[in-house]
Amino acid sequence: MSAISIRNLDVVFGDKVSASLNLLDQGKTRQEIIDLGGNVVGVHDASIEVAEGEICVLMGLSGSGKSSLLRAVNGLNPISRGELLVRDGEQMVDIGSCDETTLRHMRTRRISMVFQNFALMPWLTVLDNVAFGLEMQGMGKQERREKAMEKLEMVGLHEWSDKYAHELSGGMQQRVGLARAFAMDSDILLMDEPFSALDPLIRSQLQDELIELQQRLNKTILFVSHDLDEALKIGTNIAIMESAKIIQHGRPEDIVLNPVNHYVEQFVAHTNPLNVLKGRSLMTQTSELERLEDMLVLNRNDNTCVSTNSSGQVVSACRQGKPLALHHWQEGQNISQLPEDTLVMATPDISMRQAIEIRYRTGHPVLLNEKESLVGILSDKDFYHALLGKHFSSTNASAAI
Ligand SMILES: Nc1ncnc2c1ncn2[C@@H]1O[C@H](COP(=O)(O)OP(=O)(O)OP(=O)(O)O)[C@@H](O)[C@H]1O
Repeated sequence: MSAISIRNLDVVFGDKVSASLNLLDQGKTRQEIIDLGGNVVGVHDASIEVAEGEICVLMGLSGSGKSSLLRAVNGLNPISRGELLVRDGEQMVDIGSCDETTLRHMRTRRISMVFQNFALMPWLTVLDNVAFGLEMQGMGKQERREKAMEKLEMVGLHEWSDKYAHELSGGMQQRVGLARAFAMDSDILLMDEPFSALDPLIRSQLQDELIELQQRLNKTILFVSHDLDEALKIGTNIAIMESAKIIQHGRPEDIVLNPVNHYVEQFVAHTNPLNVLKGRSLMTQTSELERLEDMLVLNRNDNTCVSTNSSGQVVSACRQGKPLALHHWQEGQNISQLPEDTLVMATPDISMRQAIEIRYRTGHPVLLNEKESLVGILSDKDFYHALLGKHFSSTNASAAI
């Protein structure tokens, strides 16, 4: 079920909206519209569904329209054309046409926002900052202080409740921002580059905490970032924006494997996709393996082979004619405790990072089994392709190595 449903949305800033929309319809670019005396187009023809409980990351270069789209969701930006619906219980509220009272209700009860610059009020204590939104909801003092304390505990800052913002580090202030947003109990969180002012280690910790909190509380989160690594880490889906348009929307692995154009490819080329890519997408399929008599060759250099039965199940393995042990690995099993010099079998959904760790530990390719039959292997060639970003073009992948 969608929490946010956006169809053909245009956001135009200024007083010449219909003239600017006409120019857009004539195919003029943003810059041409400005040159012709029109307004700035923040978002053009955006359509996206954000499901309940997902983290959708809006990604793109500076000025691509991410914040313009995000801020339209709680009515901070004009909806010049198109439809923007936000769930309120069983119904969807049309943010563009609802009355002031409904919009206020949506902002205080349904949608919370977390900003990049923390936006804490310096004259209030940490506790009162978290409780502030609850006061706006009309909650009594005792109740809101208890609730604020509970959320501060959730982000590990309950001992700092009496301090003021300037006494906290940037990472702590952003935790307060998160506690404040979660205290509102709204179903939807809008987060505008909330971690980009933080140093990398704190940023990574807060990303982990956000994922954990989201899993626990099942919020719908629309998150703006200009960092694809961050988007790949936290996003259920990623929408990539370029010049006010959403040019690609999909799962992290889809974006990494099939960038739609050079702009997206450039982002992908500068990320570390190992956590996102799955073995299945990069494996050498069983049918592509060389056969030697009735065995499949895994590594020609040291003559490592496996034999399978009629249903494709691996039954034995050998290297240079000597038997090699087989081991089933499952998610959660400690890779550093795997026996060395063993052929490990895993599921095709294994992440490339884990597969590389197994290869490093055992010294052998990783076998991928589905329903007990061998569907492919991950060997050094596949790992190099992942590391070098050769995976998004099968043509250059085979040419490269
Ligand atoms: N309130 C506004 N009034 C006029 N123009 C605006 C307004 N807000 C955004 N814009 C313009 O809309 C375009 C898109 O800006 P937006 O802030 O959405 O981009 P962004 O992708 O979020 O960029 P950044 O990563 O730098 O925050 C820019 O040209 C910007 O100047």
